[in-house]
Amino acid sequence: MKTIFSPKLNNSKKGEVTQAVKDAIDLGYRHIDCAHVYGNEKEVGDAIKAKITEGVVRREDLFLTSKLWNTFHRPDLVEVAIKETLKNLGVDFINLYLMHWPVAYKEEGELFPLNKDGKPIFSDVDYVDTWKSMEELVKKGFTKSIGLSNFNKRQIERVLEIATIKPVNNQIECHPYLNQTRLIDFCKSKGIAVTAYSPLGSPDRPWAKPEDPSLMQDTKLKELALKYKKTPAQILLRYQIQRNVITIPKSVTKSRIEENFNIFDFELSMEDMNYINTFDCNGRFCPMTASLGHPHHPFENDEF
Ligand SMILES: NC(=O)C1=CN([C@@H]2O[C@H](COP(=O)(O)OP(=O)(O)OC[C@H]3O[C@@H](n4cnc5c(N)ncnc54)[C@H](OP(=O)(O)O)[C@@H]3O)[C@@H](O)[C@H]2O)C=CC1
Ligand SMILES: O=C1CO[C@H](CO)[C@@H](O)[C@@H]1O
Repeated sequence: MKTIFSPKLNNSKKGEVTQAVKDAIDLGYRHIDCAHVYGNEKEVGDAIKAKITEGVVRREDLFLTSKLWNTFHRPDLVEVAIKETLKNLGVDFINLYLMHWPVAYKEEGELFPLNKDGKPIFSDVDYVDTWKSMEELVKKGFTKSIGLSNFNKRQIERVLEIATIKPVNNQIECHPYLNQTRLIDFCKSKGIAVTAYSPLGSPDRPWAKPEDPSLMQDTKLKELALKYKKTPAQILLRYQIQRNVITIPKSVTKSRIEENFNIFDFELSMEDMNYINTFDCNGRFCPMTASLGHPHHPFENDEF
């Protein structure tokens, strides 16, 4: 499952994201996962504003997450970054702010500063220094809590060593091909909740190759879907919920947004949960290959 780095992240059409967030809120979703780098926080904010104005939800009903991008790791840029996110989302505070990756890129300018070989230009800011600055955001009320994303065990330990405000969450790629059992167990032992991203295997990732395996087309998974009279997507999401892992499926299709919410009326047996755990093949759909060589690359030198 080889991959390439692609700055083309927001592949939704104009207006699609606003509509999807409106549909999701109408259907009962309350947790919205955002990031500055997705380039659509304004569109998400428009949907939130509309639904609050309509009286469908209040701000306090929503759990808004966003993420500090790699070009804003320098301590003096952290507050600049969250203020931009708050402005785009149209809110005074968010509930959770994550450091998107442990790797820092050259500050300011392009979100993907590239050298002449098309490789990201790294910065030597250490994520522990960034973390100290993120703690200030909690003290100033810009975010209720702070956390990590794409951090490995050793990197989490380094943050815990210096933290006065502990990370509450680590958002990581997680699905049956990469079930992350060891990292989840470690996070749980430290009181850190885990969020599973790309829970459906991220079929619309811009760097997908035709020869890559498709998680939702997996024969064993499809058999389970038939057995439970559910869809493969619903089995994948239910799997995470039952192991106490938060999950954030992406869809801009109303019928799928609804389908992905309808997972609270059935239960996978313990035997089937264990069976799904056997699908693991260290299959990473989001390996950040182009940042290989960065001293803080999370997947290059550590097993988990
Ligand atoms: N912290 C990080 O570094 C990362 C975080 N994330 C977060 O995780 C979220 C989800 O991950 P993502 O990589 O998008 O991948 P997902 O695994 O959520 O897959 C999304 C894809 O699955 C399709 N899909 C959704 N529901 C269904 C369904 N019921 N049946 C069939 N197809 C379906 C969507 O299509 P369509 O939209 O056309 O309906 C889209 O193509 C992201 O939106 C982002 O918030 C993702 C990657 C990295
Ligand atoms: O959330 C994300 C979506 O994909 C990007 C490309 O690798 C990632 O950088 C990012 O973590």
